[in-house]
Amino acid sequence: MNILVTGGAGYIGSHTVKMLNKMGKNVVVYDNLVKGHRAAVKCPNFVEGDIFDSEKLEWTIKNYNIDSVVHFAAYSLVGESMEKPQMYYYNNVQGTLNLLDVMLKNNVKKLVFSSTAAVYGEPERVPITEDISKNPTNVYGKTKLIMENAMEDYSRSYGLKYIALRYFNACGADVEGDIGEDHSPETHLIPLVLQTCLGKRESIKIFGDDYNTKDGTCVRDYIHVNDLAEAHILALEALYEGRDSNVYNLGNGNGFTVKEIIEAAEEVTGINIKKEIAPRRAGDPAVLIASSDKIKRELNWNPKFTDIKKIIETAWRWHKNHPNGYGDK
Ligand SMILES: NC(=O)c1ccc[n+]([C@@H]2O[C@H](COP(=O)([O-])OP(=O)(O)OC[C@H]3O[C@@H](n4cnc5c(N)ncnc54)[C@H](O)[C@@H]3O)[C@@H](O)[C@H]2O)c1
Ligand SMILES: O=c1ccn([C@@H]2O[C@H](COP(=O)(O)OP(=O)(O)O[C@H]3O[C@H](CO)[C@@H](O)[C@H](O)[C@H]3O)[C@@H](O)[C@H]2O)c(=O)[nH]1
Repeated sequence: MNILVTGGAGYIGSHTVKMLNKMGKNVVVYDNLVKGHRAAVKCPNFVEGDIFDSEKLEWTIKNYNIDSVVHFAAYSLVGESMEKPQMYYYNNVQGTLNLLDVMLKNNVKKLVFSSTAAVYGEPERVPITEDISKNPTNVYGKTKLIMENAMEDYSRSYGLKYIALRYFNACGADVEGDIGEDHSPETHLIPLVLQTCLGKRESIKIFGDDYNTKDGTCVRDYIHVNDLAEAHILALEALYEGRDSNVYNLGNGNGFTVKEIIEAAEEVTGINIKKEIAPRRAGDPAVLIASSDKIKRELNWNPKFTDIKKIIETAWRWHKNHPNGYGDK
């Protein structure tokens, strides 16, 4: 396996790269560092490049004899995607189409793709299985669904073999403590809550408490980043075994409200967190909970972090020891 990881300097990418490298796989990270961090790359091979730079991509594929790609590089913020749709369609759709062009030109036909729970929109039922209808409520989810559809067509016409992994809410940090979540600006709930515990923020805003949920706040399914990393490795192995293209959800199957996450963080840290009720954030579905039975059954995926407090503990360790993240942004 010679694996190109786009976006491998980012949050989920860096955890996957670290795990692949530990397993002795040949990995090359390709990232423009717009959001990612050089210090997060825990493998010897790094190319600073953009997925729009066809020449550099082609050089990387040839130079490292690449035969598969794990494609994390994208923009991924629900709220931002509603304000800046152009930026999202450009990077996530046009950028990925460019990557696919270069891959096909160089006969690289195995791809693991970062998709998202956001493709479902307001789900017709929970837990969400892969087959329910997809009606994304935000631009970000639409860009990922467009690419899933394109890959399906490319698979049929050009022999592309892909596995799209629809992650629910990624969280936590590697237990060794050397990599973790560092987005700038940070917009994700758990790191914001923990930054509030560290005194880096006054309070945590709860976006809407009038949803039709048990306490009025949005419900999400939080999945540890290393459990996601393991799923990428299983997906790669499946592609190398010659399995067909497929799509899988990745979540824990448990839903937590925003208020429950804040309470869990208070218990883990022992710190009282100041909360404010704020308006709803555009594009947010009320409830997203995964059924991950399909990937458990077909690829033997078995998430290890099933307790939300244990997950938050791993994130807390990272944030306490790295209050300024990687310190490069
Ligand atoms: N974080 C989540 O909860 C979550 C959930 C579902 C899906 N996803 C998807 O997983 C992937 C990774 O998410 P993340 O949270 O690690 O994000 P991230 O922003 O930390 O990582 C993305 C990486 O891609 C790089 N990148 C972006 N555009 C690029 C370009 N044009 N060329 C080269 N590199 C580029 C960035 O510099 C960054 O290092 C994304 O595709 C995202 O849509 C994330
Ligand atoms: O300051 C904050 C930040 C978030 N939230 C809420 O907390 C929940 C989780 O929000 P966030 O951590 O921003 O994640 P999501 O918007 O759910 O999106 C994440 O999870 C999706 C899958 O479910 C992925 O596709 C996205 O890439 C990833 O950013 C949502 O209900 C938010 O409205 C707050 O109330 N206050």
